[in-house]
Amino acid sequence: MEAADAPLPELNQQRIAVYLRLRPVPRPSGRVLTGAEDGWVEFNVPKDTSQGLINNSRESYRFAFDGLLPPAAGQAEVFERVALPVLHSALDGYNGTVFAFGQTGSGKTFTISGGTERYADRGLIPRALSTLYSEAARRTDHSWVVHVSYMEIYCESGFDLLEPNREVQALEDLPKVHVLEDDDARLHIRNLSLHRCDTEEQALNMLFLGDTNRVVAETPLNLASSRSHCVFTVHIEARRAGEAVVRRSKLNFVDLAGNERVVKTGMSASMQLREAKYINLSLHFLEQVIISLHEKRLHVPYRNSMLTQVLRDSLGGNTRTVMVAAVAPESQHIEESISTCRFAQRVAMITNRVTVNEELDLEVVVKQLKHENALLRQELQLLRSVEEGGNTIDALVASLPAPEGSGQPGQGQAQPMSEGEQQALRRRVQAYVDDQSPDARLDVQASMASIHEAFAMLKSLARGDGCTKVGGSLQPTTGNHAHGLRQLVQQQQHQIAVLAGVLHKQGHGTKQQQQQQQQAEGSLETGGALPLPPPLPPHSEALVADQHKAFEYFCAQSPAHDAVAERKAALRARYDEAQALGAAVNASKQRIADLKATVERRRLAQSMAVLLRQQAGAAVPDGNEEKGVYREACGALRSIKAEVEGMQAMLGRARARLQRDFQAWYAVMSRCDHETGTEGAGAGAAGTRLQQQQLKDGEHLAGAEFQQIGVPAASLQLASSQPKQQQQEQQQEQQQQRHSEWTIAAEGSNAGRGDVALQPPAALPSFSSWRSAPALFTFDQRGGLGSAASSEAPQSADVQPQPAHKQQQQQQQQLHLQEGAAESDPFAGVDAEVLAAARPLLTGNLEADTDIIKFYQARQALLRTMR
Ligand SMILES: Nc1ncnc2c1ncn2[C@@H]1O[C@H](COP(=O)(O)OP(=O)(O)OP(=O)(O)O)[C@@H](O)[C@H]1O
Repeated sequence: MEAADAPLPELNQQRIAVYLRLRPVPRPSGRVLTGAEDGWVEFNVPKDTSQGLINNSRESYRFAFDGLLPPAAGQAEVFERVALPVLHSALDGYNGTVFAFGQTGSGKTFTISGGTERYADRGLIPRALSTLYSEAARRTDHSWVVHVSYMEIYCESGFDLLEPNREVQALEDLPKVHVLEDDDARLHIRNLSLHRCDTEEQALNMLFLGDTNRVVAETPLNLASSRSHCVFTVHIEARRAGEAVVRRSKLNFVDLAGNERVVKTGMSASMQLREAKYINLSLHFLEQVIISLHEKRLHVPYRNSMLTQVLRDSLGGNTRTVMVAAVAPESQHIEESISTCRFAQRVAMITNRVTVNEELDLEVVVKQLKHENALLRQELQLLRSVEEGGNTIDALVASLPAPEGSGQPGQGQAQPMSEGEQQALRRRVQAYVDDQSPDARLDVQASMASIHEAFAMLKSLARGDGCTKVGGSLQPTTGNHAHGLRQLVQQQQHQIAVLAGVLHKQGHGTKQQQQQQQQAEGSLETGGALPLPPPLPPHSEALVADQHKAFEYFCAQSPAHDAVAERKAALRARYDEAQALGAAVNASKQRIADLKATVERRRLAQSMAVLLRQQAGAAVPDGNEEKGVYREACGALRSIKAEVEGMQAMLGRARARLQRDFQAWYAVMSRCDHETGTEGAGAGAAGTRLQQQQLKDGEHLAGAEFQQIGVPAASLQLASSQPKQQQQEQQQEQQQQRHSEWTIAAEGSNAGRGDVALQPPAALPSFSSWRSAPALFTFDQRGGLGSAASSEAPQSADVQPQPAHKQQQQQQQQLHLQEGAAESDPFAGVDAEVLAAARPLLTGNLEADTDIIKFYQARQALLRTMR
């Protein structure tokens, strides 16, 4: 069994337990042998032949430990074997120290604080904190207070690492800590802050803060982790409930400096010397202390260094101490490893006297004594009263002095408790019940009345009576029935008033209910309209003791109860009514939902039937008006289409005939001209020549165009005989004229676009001419064909038509000037869909084309409606 796990020996003498931890290294030396189970390590060092073949140097060094932690040992195992027993002792009131000693880089910091890369690498401190708080939570018979402190010792100066309010950039930024010794040789660490941590999280935050400050303060001149010592201390205070004894223990985790790398760092020679001196000195003094303790010398040189002062209790004092000797089992470190093990062997010889740190908390003792004194005084007062007034409780009650501060006379008749006294007592009882402390006392002030009252209150609480705790505070009980019941009735009345108000708002309130409401409101407002509570019957103690019975009695006696019953009945009736109405509404809602579903189903069925009939080729019965209109329109379209086609055929025939006639005429004329010669041509021949010449001048009118236009030759003559400029002017004039021809006939002063009807000119232009006309055809609001005024078109209703003869003249001219002038589309305003459908049928006859457009617009409107 390991020394650390052994029960505390007699007189609590305990040897410092020493563990060897081997750090995992890439190339472990074969010269380092270990016996993990037995806890030994052996270093085999070959003789140095340079000093001669014959020398007495040892080749093998073997050391025994309380336990050996091999490279494979995880942090959890190290904690359980090394620190957990010490922590349990600390919780029991014993001081504890775990310190790591070893060469630089051997794993001291890793053991004490842990690695930073993985959660599993948490070291002894965070694991100890975690266990501490969980253990404290488990040991509920004690109350626990935990403080932490964290200090660093560097070059014989102490620094407080837990400085939350300062920005730390160098070690000097941290508060300096001093170690002092009082006359009783007790150590005091001055200026070291203690931080209360009620949770594990708070404690870990402190550890993190200290570690951060330690790293931040680290400079090339101060590689803190290597050349400074750090002490993290957990101060534990445990107090058993109701006891004045307090146990205070300290648990130290010490990460000592290494001393090997001083010469290897890039610091100045003077600094190296100073550091090496301090570190070596402090470690040297540590060793001196250990040797002194080992040899049981009378004087132990603790005062030689700050480190040994701080560790005084841990080394030979009242502390359960464990040391972890850390070594890196590599060939190049064998010498230092042997040195570490030698140091550990000496430490292992030190015996500490460990006692539990229990002390009386004087503050608590004084408090307890004062309380005891008060109780005794009360008891005395009570006994005196009994002696003076007789032996019966009635006499006692009659003779008891009034409670302090009540202002009542101390002797004479028994006084009932006033409202103020009852409230004061209620508060005390409430505080007593709420106080979690086992030391809590209820002071009833030696009055029988208050004792009775307090007991009644407690009883009610214990029974869980609803009326005793309202809104989290204690309410009056048996000693104050009237008050409690009055409040109860008031509450009910208030509820009734609110409900009656709701019903009234809904228009269902009857006159009687309104009166009731008014009464209730009135009584609430006045707060005193209720009848007084009935008097108590003789021998009322039993009644008073049982609150339920008391309430029944009160109800039976009180007229207020009848009023409550009546209102309850009225309310019940309204509730029933409301319930019935609610049910009716729900039923109606359900019926509507059913009907909707039925209608939906039928519509679906109808749609399906129509679809099926359509698929089967059957005639779909047409029941609605729109469909009729559509059919009619379709018929009309068909007939119009036929008519248009007929007209187009006629037109074609007429054109062909015209062309044929023209050619015949032209041939005759040409022949005549040729046969008769120039002299004898006369006026007719000259005219013909002139015409031909003019035709040549006109150029743009070829024979084929005549066919297309289908106009008489006379007209052609007229058109082509005009000079170009004149033609253009004429075209412009005609265009303007057309605007006025398609005038707007206002149907009233308020005529809007939807009320405008298009009036065609007296004589229709050709198809190409009205293609170029600016008047646009649109579908007006009534579904008729309207005129959408273009930018050029007159928009006011006062535009008057041209005189008829002028119109006619211009129309005739217009007929012959169309093709070259007409470029814009007169259908630009007509719906594209309508135009696309109608365009193949357009004839050039405005009347016919207007009808066609109208039809297609009507058809489109109809289709839209049907969609
Ligand atoms: N048991 C271990 N397992 C894994 N890594 C370890 C172990 N021991 C030490 N190390 C690693 O070795 C390196 C040096 O360890 P550490 O800093 O603890 O040494 P140290 O003895 O505290 O050195 P110093 O005296 O310079 O502070 C660290 O990176 C650490 O993570």
